[in-house]
This record gives sequence, C-alpha cells and structure tokens, in this order.
Amino acid sequence: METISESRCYGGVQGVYKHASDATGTDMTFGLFLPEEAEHAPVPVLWFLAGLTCTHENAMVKAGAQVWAAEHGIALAFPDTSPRGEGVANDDAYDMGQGAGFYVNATQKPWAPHFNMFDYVTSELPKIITNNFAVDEERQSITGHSMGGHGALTLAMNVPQYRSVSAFSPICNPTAGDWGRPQFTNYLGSDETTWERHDATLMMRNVGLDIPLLVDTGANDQYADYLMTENLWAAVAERRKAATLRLQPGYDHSYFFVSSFLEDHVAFHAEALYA
Ligand SMILES: N[C@@H](CCC(=O)N[C@@H](CS)C(=O)NCC(=O)O)C(=O)O
Repeated sequence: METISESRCYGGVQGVYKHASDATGTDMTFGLFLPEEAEHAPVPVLWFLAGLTCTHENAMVKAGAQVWAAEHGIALAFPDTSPRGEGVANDDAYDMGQGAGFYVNATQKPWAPHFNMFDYVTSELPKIITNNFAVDEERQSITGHSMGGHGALTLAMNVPQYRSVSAFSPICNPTAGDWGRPQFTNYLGSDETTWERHDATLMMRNVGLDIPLLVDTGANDQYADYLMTENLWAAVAERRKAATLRLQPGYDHSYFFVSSFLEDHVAFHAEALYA
C-alpha cells in the first residue's frame, strides 16, 4: 500500500492511500480519516460511498464529515466509485463506466473483469483497512450520497456486517429508472432477477432490514425523478420498518445539502457503533 498523503485534521489524520486490488484488478485509491482516539485503540468506522462522477475525493473534501467523526471518535472510509485506468472499460456517458460502478459485481463484457465494486467495498477494502490501521472490524456502519446512497442501502441489505445505515438522496428504486436500468443492463445483463438484490425498494419489500435506518433527501432535489424516494418510503411502510425518512425543504442534490445534515448522520451512526 502506498501513502499518497497524510494531513492532520481535527486532531486526527486525513490520509489518502493507493493499493493493488484483487477485486478490481486495478490500483485503487481511498481516503481514510482516523480520529485521535485511533492512536490508542481501534475505533469504529463509517463508510461513505459517493455518487456518480465522484472519486474517493468528493465526499472527503466536500461533506465536512471529519469534524463530526472526530467528535464521536469514528473513522471515515471514502472508497472510489469504480475501477479506473486505460485498460478499464468506460463510456462517454457520465453515469456509466468509470465513476459509475453502482456497487455491483459486473457479469457482462466488457465490464466484468474490473467492475466488482460490491466485493471491493464489502470485503476487500474492509480487510485492507482493518489490517493496516487502528480500525475495529466488528464496528462498521455505512452511508452514502445518491448512487452511493443506493450503494449504502443495498450493501447493508445484502451483507450483515453493518450496525446502521443511512443515505443522502439515495437512488431508491434503480430497476425502475434511468439511474439504474441502463447500468444494470450493461453490468448485469438482461435477466432482471439478477438486479433485484441491488434495488433498495425491492430488497426492503422482499427481504427487509434489521438495523437502524435514516434517509434524508432534499425536497428540491433536481434528480427526484431518478431517485424515486417515494417508492422506498412505501416499501418501508409496507414492511412496518422503524426508520427515519426525511424530506428536507428547499434542499437540492448537492454536497451543500449533504454537509447540512452530516452531523445528524454521524450522531445516528455513533449511537449504533458505541451501543
Ligand atoms: N449531471 C451531473 C450528475 C452528476 C452528479 O450530480 N453527481 C453527484 C452525485 S449523483 C455528485 O456528487 N457530483 C460531484 C460533486 O458534487 O462533487 C453531472 O453531469 O455531473
């Protein structure tokens, strides 16, 4: 693993690291914030999955999460949103290919060899982080924005390793919309049954979720038609799931919205991580 940078931040350290990934078959870059407490003992970690067009850097520099993570003694992990590089498949569209991995393991050509973000985020990167830093494997929670909100919700519904899940303006029902259908067709193929486990609304309806759930979406989100927030809320209600689902008046899809409510999300996760 290569250290790209390490900077003192709210008494802890904001680092950026690069490593060779088995899951993606490429080099991958990630950000990791460690609070001061990590100097003495392993700390819990909150994963932050970013959205379309993002790298590991967007949430790391724009969400303002470190101040709240430092307050609660929680590490923050910022993975990239896809494999990258010259030998990696791509597409001219901003919402397909590099920067748009959708947190699935692609089964179709030309994506299949590298686009394995589900395995990378749920399995490989947690091991790398817990083996190399003072981070407690037993205490992980997950959040994300937009495509990363979709990732946070669906990963939490597929693997049992998270104590709580939250999302900012998540893509809630990707199998029904344009942020989902084209990408799942490309990455997973035309058999839509293989898409279901990557759709938070369908998973909520069919499988449910046992951990605490918090979702915030801007009432003025310019991508509301892609997100289909109402479908997830209906599924939560059908399931009688205890959850906090909020529409924030006046807010749009940007990181100004994310940063405005990040304090609440970190506090929500801290309650689960320190229970
Ligand atoms: N139409 C936009 C869609 C992409 C977008 O809004 N991405 C969001 C997540 S879905 C984002 O986080 N962008 C990067 C940023 O704000 O730093 C574009 O073409 O860039």
